[in-house]
Amino acid sequence: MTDTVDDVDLPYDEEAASQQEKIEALRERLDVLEGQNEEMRDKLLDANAENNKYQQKLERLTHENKKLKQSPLFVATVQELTDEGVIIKQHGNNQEALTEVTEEMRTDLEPDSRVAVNNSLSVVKRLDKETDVRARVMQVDHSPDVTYEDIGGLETQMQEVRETVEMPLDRPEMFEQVGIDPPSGVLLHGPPGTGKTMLAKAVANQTDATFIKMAGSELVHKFIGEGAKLVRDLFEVARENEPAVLFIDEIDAIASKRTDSKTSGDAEVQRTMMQLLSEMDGFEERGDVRIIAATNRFDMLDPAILRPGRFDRLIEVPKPDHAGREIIFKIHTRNMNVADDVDFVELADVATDASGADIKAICTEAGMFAIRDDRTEIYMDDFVSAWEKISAESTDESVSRAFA
Ligand SMILES: Nc1ncnc2c1ncn2[C@@H]1O[C@H](COP(=O)(O)OP(=O)(O)OP(=O)(O)O)[C@@H](O)[C@H]1O
Repeated sequence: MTDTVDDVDLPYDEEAASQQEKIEALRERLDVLEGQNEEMRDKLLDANAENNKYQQKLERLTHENKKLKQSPLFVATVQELTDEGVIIKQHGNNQEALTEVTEEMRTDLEPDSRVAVNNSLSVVKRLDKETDVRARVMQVDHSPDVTYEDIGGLETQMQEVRETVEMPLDRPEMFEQVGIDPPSGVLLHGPPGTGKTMLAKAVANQTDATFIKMAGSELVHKFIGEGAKLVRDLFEVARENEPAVLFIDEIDAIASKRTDSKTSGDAEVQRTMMQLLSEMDGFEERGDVRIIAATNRFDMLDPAILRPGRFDRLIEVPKPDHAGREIIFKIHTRNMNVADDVDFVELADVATDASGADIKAICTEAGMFAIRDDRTEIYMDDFVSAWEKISAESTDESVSRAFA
């Protein structure tokens, strides 16, 4: 390009060629150059056209990309980063898929990352660590207000829970001196509304521990694909809040006997349970975290969960007996304006099959009867009517459940 006239290789012999020959030669050279110029111009035009085409394609793709990011995206969790691509599992339908991601995006991903994927399952972006999922399944109570005095008719159960949960938190040296490991987990089992949650809350209160509750059913049914991760998160939250009482309600939802079905939902539950077992087996590192689980379906539990070192204290929390019912009536009427004719022994006689939760409901309902009657004092009749109403409602419920 920097050629000057001096450098140009002339198409004739400077000494020998006549003027005419020089002109001829130059004309020929000019023709060639013009031809080449023409050719170059054509190429330039082609390149320009090509450039325009790519420019348009770029604009279209940018637009599509923008649209893809705007249209609803699906949430998935990264399972594995492989040479062939990234394996993701979609939330909701629980299906796994192999998808490709850009190098740039790949460096940002790791197993368990939550990502947003588009219709064709391409990863569009990584989502922030989701603290609200934790919040939705976990209830963290730094100072639960239930005390042992609020619980009626469960003296032996209370004693056992205190020994297994309270002692290791309060006096760990006792176990060291005696030379035994403290029991790791306590499993409370019994019908609904008998005070299992109350026991766990009261022990957390007594030991100034944080009470962390999670329901097994929510884990596997609400957040499909996240169960195992949530179990890990749960133990992490417990460790962050030591001393803590970790209460896993409805543990049967994640730890029931395996059925033969091999559905993906089943595999998901299985994975969640495996994670729970492995967290429990890592007991040494759990420090000041005690685990209490509860179930209404003891018969359904997978024996793996009951192996020594896991839930090795099984405590039955039954419906209250006569004396228990009487105490529970007294507890729930402590702050009520009860008339002198109210006889708790007789109430305990009447409400034969009531659970603690039923008794609480009877007391509230009795108060409502008084209010409806424009009274501030609650009579024996109010309690009896309340029991009739509540037992009829629960019969209706069980009838409709049986026909559902
Ligand atoms: N033994 C009890 N003494 C006093 N109140 C009780 C007792 N059992 C249950 N209650 C009342 O019933 C309510 C529900 O009890 P709780 O949540 O502890 O039952 P649960 O056994 O955990 O039930 P579920 O299995 O349905 O989770 C309590 O808040 C309390 O008012």
